[in-house]
Amino acid sequence: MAQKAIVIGASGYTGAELARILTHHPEFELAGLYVSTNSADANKSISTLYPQLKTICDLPLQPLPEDLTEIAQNADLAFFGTAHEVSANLAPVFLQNNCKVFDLSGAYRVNSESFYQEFYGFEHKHPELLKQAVYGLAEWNADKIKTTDLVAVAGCYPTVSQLSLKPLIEEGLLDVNQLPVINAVSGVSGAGRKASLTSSFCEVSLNAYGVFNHRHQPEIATHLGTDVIFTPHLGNFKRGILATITAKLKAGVSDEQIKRAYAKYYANKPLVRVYEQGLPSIKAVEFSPYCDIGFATKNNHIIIVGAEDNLLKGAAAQAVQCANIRYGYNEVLGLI
Ligand SMILES: NC(=O)C1=CN([C@@H]2O[C@H](COP(=O)(O)OP(=O)(O)OC[C@H]3O[C@@H](n4cnc5c(N)ncnc54)[C@H](OP(=O)(O)O)[C@@H]3O)[C@@H](O)[C@H]2O)C=CC1
Ligand SMILES: CC(=O)N[C@@H](CCC(=O)OP(=O)(O)O)C(=O)O
Repeated sequence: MAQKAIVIGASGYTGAELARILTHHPEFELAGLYVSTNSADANKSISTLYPQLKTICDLPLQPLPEDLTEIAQNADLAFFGTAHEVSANLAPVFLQNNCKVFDLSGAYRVNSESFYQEFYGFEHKHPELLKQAVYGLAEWNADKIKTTDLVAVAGCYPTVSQLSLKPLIEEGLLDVNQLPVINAVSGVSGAGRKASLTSSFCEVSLNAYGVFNHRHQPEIATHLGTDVIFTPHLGNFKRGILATITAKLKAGVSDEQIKRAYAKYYANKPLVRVYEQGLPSIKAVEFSPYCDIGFATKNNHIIIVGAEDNLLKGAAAQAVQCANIRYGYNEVLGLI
């Protein structure tokens, strides 16, 4: 029997991607779409907001009631495409009612109470769940994902950054005395659907932001186990992230060793495509669940270029990939 999946925050960009993926998923049945209690979109069909879903998914966006018990009891798994603090407060009632949680926000990604005050600006009300949450970087944490009921899906920039760097760090190929430098450009959908001045059409250009203080720097450094310099940029396109990462190699490391390192970790990982030649672009990954990686070396330095669709491998597709892993399905089920 199909597992009943619901999406909370379904009117948002990642929520709509989840609705689309789950509609086609052969094992998960999309059993409900939810928005906030007083949402301006309450009771509208999702396809009135996203016409590309017309006839594919026309389910209504139901406002959440105050008591979530019944919704939690009737679902096997819930995806949260909600803001960090909203997700932090939603998780307990779902877990208490035996509903598995796949949270796309940052609410459970780092096991440290003070981290949330410092980088997210709110006090975490459920620190006990931080210990229980598993970081949903699917290619690296499958064993732990298989046994948890709370997956904190990795962030968009952290996913492409870590997938690019981790094999080289694990194999000891980098000279970590020189911090890896990650420069990444994101499309505007990374900021979510809600209108804001910085994401409005006439304001968007190409600019760095969050310099030395973006919350994804500590997320990347924590899970990578090494410090990094991370600078995000906002570009004038809708979706996709391109990360250009510069790092120093240990003396004598060859291209062959680097290729072997990537092959060791990703040869059997269908959603990470490592290029034999050339470098990826956003064009190669937009609207797809892949993270593409290419590299070039010179004078003991490596430049790695990683690309993903922020709404898919950086969010909704990786969330479903984690759910597939949790239920023991092929990790790409419903994704490619
Ligand atoms: N956009 C991206 O590229 C990525 C986003 N993420 C994370 O995923 C989460 C969702 O992002 P995104 O889809 O961009 O966000 P959006 O702003 O596009 O959507 C947010 C959704 O949450 C709903 N919502 C707001 N308040 C509540 C509430 N109290 N209870 C239930 N639903 C609520 C909104 O609907 P309404 O206000 O009408 O209720 C809307 O459906 C965020 O935590 C984000 O950080 C992660 C990786 C990538
Ligand atoms: C372009 C843009 O604004 N991007 C967002 C990151 C995307 C996101 O939602 O962050 P998580 O992956 O942590 O959930 C930002 O910089 O805050």
